[in-house]
Amino acid sequence: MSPLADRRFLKMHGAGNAIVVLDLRGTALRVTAAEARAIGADPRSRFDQLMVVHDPVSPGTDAFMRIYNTDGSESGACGNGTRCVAYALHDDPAMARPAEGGRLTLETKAGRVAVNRVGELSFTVDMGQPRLKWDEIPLAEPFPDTRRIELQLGPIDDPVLHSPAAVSMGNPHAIFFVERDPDTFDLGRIGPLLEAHPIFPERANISIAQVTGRDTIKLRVWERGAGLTLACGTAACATVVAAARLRMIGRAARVALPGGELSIEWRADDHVLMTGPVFLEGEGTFAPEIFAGASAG
Ligand SMILES: N[C@H](CCC[C@H](N)C(=O)O)C(=O)O
Repeated sequence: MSPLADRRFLKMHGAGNAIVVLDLRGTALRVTAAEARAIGADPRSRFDQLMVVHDPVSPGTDAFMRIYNTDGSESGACGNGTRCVAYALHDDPAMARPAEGGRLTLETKAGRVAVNRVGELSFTVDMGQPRLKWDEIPLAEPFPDTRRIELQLGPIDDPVLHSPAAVSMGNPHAIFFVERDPDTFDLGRIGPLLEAHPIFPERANISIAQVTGRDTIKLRVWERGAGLTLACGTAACATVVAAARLRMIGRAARVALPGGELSIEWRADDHVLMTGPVFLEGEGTFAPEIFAGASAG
């Protein structure tokens, strides 16, 4: 029997990105990949990402977060999920920590992010600095210029997609900029081919982006380990950084995703700020039987 049986969770979303929040502070428990997959497979706790809140590891931080995709893989960053955790640590009766002002500092395996509340259901996350070198993304071979790497899909003389930008926000992203509406691409078919391409040793989140104005972008994302999602915060951040590096926009943009809009700014100090909504759908407890085939952590 999994020690997660009967534990409480929050069902939330950030701009449509399905998030489950689980509080394991005060325990030594660690969610296994199989337990994460089991939680995501149950309709009551279906998620794109499972955000597990642990006791802080480093001084000056409020909590440590482990982030799981639907397939059980772990990520170093999740922008939408981070906003949902911040909401829970502010407002959830069982999770809220003593009020110590609005700023929260959360840590993941990729580093620290700071979160400020800007509205009852809106938060700004300082996602930290983008990683732009080929071996930081990471990519499988050296590319001195990651603004456009040699990767294409489709016939050599008429590729469907080509020359993506590569950026890490603590997780790997490839962004294909296109002239026409991103909805006209079959990302459900293209995504898995590119996610697992050997150029990405840790796989990658795959984005198709259309710059629609000096500070507006339309974005569609196939997420590593989760597939097509209604929004991806780190992809929105990576796309604004990539577009700015290519001089397609300034340093800030409103990013339109199927589930909603995120405001991104790549600040002059190299930090990327993401502002967006959160929504609490409800709460529940994990039914013991969902873990029947999962090994415990
Ligand atoms: N699938 C991503 C993690 C979640 C990213 C996304 N949901 C976000 O809001 O940043 C990865 O494995 O890198």
